[in-house]
Amino acid sequence: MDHCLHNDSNANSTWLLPCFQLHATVIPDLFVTFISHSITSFAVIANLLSDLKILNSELGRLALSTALVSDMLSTCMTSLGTGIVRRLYERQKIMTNILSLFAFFVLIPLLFRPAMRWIIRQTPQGRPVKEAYIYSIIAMVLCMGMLAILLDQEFYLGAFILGLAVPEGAPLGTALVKKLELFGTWFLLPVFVTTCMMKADLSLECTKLSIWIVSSFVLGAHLVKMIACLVLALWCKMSKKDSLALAIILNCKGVVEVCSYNAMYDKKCKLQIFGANCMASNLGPSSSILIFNTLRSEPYLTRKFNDFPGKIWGSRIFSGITARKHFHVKSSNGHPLNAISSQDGLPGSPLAKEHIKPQLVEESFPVSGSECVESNLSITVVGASGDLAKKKIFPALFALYYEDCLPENFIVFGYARTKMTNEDLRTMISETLTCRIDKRENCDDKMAQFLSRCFYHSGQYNSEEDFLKLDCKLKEKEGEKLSNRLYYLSIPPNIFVDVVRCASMKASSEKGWTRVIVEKPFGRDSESSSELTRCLKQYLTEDQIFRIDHYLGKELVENLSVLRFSNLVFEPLWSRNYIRNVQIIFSEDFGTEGRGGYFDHYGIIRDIIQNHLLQILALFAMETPVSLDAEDVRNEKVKVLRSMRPLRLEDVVVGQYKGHSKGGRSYPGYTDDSTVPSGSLTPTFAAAALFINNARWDGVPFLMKAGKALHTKRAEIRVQFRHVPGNLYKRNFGTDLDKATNELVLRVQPDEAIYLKINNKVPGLGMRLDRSDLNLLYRARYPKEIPDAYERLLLDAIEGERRLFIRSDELDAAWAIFTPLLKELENKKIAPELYPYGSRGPVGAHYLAARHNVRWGDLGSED
Ligand SMILES: NC(=O)C1=CN([C@@H]2O[C@H](COP(=O)(O)OP(=O)(O)OC[C@H]3O[C@@H](n4cnc5c(N)ncnc54)[C@H](OP(=O)(O)O)[C@@H]3O)[C@@H](O)[C@H]2O)C=CC1
Ligand SMILES: O=C1O[C@H](COP(=O)(O)O)[C@@H](O)[C@H](O)[C@H]1O
Repeated sequence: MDHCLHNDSNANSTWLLPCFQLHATVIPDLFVTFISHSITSFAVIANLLSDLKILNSELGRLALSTALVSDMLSTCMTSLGTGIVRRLYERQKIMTNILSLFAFFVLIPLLFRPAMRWIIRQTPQGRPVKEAYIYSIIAMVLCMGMLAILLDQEFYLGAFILGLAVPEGAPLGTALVKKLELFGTWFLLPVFVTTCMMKADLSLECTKLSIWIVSSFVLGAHLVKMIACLVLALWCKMSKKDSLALAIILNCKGVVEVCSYNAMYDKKCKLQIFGANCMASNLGPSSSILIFNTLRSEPYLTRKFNDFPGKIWGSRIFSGITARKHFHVKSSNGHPLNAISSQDGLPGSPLAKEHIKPQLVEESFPVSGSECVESNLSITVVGASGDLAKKKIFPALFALYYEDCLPENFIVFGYARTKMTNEDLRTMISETLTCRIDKRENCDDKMAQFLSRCFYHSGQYNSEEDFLKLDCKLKEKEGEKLSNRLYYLSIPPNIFVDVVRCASMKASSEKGWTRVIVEKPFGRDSESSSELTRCLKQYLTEDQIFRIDHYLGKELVENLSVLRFSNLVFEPLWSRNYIRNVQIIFSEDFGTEGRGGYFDHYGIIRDIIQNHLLQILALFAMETPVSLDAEDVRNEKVKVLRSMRPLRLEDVVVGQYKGHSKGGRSYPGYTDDSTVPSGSLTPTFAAAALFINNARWDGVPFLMKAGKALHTKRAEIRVQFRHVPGNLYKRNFGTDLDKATNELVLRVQPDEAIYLKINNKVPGLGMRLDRSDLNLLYRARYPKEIPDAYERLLLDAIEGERRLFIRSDELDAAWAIFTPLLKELENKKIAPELYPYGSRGPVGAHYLAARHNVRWGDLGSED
């Protein structure tokens, strides 16, 4: 029997194509193959883009929207088309078909989207969505499947559209994905694919002839689609390479397609070429991933295709990834562990030599704005004349530019009241720009190129008119391109809301995103912080607000989680069972010089402890997050903060530095600063003992110490472990057992290092013990300069990665710990203990530690 014949076919109906031994009933199947391979599947494209990690690139977004529109149209057309062509339906049935399509495409989003939003509103921020809601939605997905079958539509149609109605991200989208992913992807999908392939009787398609015919129909369909995509993209003035990339992506078929073939096979069509279709579908994404990843990672091809696929995503994604390989700093994807390659960036590594061709600077904007999907990034530094902008923000932006981490089309605007020209701004910031020590080449050119993209606009912070003028200037530079706008509020907090109001009303992006980085302090206490959040949220959504704490961008603070969660030797020790106390220490060897006015209003607790040190504590003590996604990490941080008991007066020591003369030089006291009111009681030093009331940390003191005008500049985390029970070598340590306990130190700055103090035997006869450091000194291990915290955070904000920014509920929890104490200190007018400028701080800090059986680790002679 000819295997290519239908098993159940009537032998009389056998119709042989001239010369081809192919059964006539296969012909409609071939058309079905042709049509189904011409259709673009949204789900497949979405998964493919996500695997390629370009979902959020311009190209990714374009491909995704194209796939969505195409998928919807083709679903309608094939549904109606098959009905009409096959004359299976009477007129009434065609009407039912049209109405059911309308119901699916219009009514589901109209009804369910608001319902989903309602569920989100019912969910307190940072809390998970109630299980009852999740299960109701899952039940609804199943109902939709049944409804679709009843209405004679594809069974997945309702569920697919319901999926589109779910608002993306946390809390609902993420929760649903989590619930469904395990069951769907790891159980149902493999079972489904296996059963499908078991149904496929490849022997029916086994003749050479049938294989050739099926393959040419499949290839033909893809060729037509490829040409159509290319022509349309080129017509839209996309570059050739971008058009090609888009066409390859849109041509992918995947496992989801197998659903349709399976449905056709089961229902009516008895597709004889079912197996061939299934296989052709699965080959698409794998080969695309292969092509793209080869192009991205192969050094030769990287040079050859260094702008592949060109301007659309070249700067944002492609060079970003390459830059990531250079010094693996971009943890913005939330998966830094994936990026680890211990040798990346070390001398001799091929990646260290790999460079993306520097982008040429376009002095004049707009750049012949013809590329219809090209986007622009406009960064406006509000408070550009200030200290932080000069010292940190502009240099960080330049460093990102220098490392090719900024999109090709970016501009930087400075905004402040001070009257300045573009040239004045450029002169001002050029004084603080530096090139990386390990990468000096083209430094001057790069600076000149960067400066040519910097502009200035002078205006009042509360003037909508001035922001409207800024908007005009921005538009003039941005041209026709889609523009994303990032505002950095480097200004005193009392004008945050004015600026946000004016910027959001008059100068936010019309088509792209608008994000605002807000500098600390976020209020002075719980009430003012909530009020600030409330006011900001009148103009911005939480997703647009990026509350920055630059300590979260520091290399060692980022490494804290890596150290803990990816080393078996540490995680099991990370609890009250082995850790005796944790110390988080910050000291500066200078006073409030120049910032006394600001500082006096806040004091050291609000300036350093409530934010920088507490953030480190939260990262240190949190439970293992579900994933490295921003919401998962921030959820865990909030839990720790909410488990902490509010600080009491007896848990705190406050100090203030006083004038001091040393070596013929005199150092001013805090109140000698002309911007500080005389007799001020504002603490410039504070030490505190904090406790976390949960199972992991019950009873473990977390000691914090922060001070200005101390003997040294340092920030570190010290973890002191318990004594070894029944230590065999006890007598070799003398009476001071504390000296024999292990201590893990993460030196955040300066001279980043992680070292573990251990006990070892001094070599030689006899048994003398010594203490040594197992030392990871960054400067010795990694010759590359470590990027500044502001670089990482700015890049994250540009990429929309929120993991290192503070969510509003985190902020509330943080203020709840400190507000009662701060009020008590102020109400009772507690006088700070004076300590000399350049000393180790007030002795009260030692008594505080001693009360909790702790000795400050930074004062040991070994350090
Ligand atoms: N400097 C630092 O090291 C750090 C600063 N921060 C925070 O960053 C923000 C900016 O810091 P920094 O640059 O030091 O601040 P500045 O005091 O230098 O202020 C920045 C700019 O804001 C404008 N400005 C200052 N005071 C007022 C006022 N009362 N009313 C209106 N405008 C004013 C000035 O510009 P113009 O007069 O031209 O309009 C000034 O150049 C602050 O919120 C600060 O707390 C956070 C961490 C570290
Ligand atoms: O936020 C602040 O931080 C700086 C210290 O930052 P660092 O990165 O230099 O350690 C501090 O001087 C300032 O008072 C405070 O507002």
